[in-house]
Amino acid sequence: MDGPSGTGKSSVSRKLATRLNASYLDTGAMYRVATLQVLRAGVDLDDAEAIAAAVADLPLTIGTDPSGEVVLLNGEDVSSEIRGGDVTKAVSAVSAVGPVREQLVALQRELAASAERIVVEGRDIGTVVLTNADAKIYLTASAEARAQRRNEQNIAEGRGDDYEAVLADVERRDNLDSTRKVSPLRPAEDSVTVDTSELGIDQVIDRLYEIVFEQARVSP
Ligand SMILES: Nc1ncnc2c1ncn2[C@@H]1O[C@H](COP(=O)(O)OP(=O)(O)OP(=O)(O)O)[C@@H](O)[C@H]1O
Ligand SMILES: Nc1ccn([C@@H]2O[C@H](COP(=O)(O)O)[C@@H](O)[C@H]2O)c(=O)n1
Repeated sequence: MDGPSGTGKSSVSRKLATRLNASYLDTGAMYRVATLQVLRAGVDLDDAEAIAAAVADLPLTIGTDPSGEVVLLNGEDVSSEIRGGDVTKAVSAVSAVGPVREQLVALQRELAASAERIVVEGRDIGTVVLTNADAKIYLTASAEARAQRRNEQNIAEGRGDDYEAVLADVERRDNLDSTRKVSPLRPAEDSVTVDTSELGIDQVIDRLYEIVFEQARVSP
């Protein structure tokens, strides 16, 4: 499953995986951990070589159980820190660096290959990482709907209320992720696009469940 930020990929992938009795992989979390490592190393975000060097042999552990998030950097639980503003601002610069992507894509393929069934979400899963996936979905929604959802989430989690700033960040990240040279965000040619702007989470999951079985031609 691919799509821009805030379309609901993480929320619905996790629940879809549970319904499918499948594993779940959040590849965005992996790029966020790489970014935290870069920020902690104090590297200049315009220096692609230094970013690649800081991320080489990243000591990352990521879980694939949809019922709980495990994200460790060198054994430290960073699941909360990677969602913070500093990482979110910097992540598109780090994820645009080729060697960073090569390392993380290799790990994503390993994790997918070791699972019997898995829902993997990100930006380039259908186009690059798992081109032979049984089912490919491109989840989208208007920038306004996505910013509204993310702002509500921020309020609920005590991160403040600033719709305009959230909208600007959503649009900035969309632009960087879809215009980068390496593996830009775009729908795979053989994906089904689902616009979630007017759908509730449960409606989205029902629709995705149907699509998975239509595309994969397997039974539940
Ligand atoms: N269909 C929906 N209707 C209303 N709210 C939704 C819907 N889908 C997701 N949300 C809410 O929107 C917010 C963003 O969802 P989520 O984190 O799953 O998006 P995402 O695509 O994984 O974003 P990112 O790529 O930035 O991690 C969450 O608070 C989630 O509960
Ligand atoms: N397959 C992917 C997944 C993510 N990215 C980059 O990581 C950023 C954070 O992703 P979230 O899903 O956690 O918001 C995202 O903005 C991309 O820059 C990626 O490049 N490829």
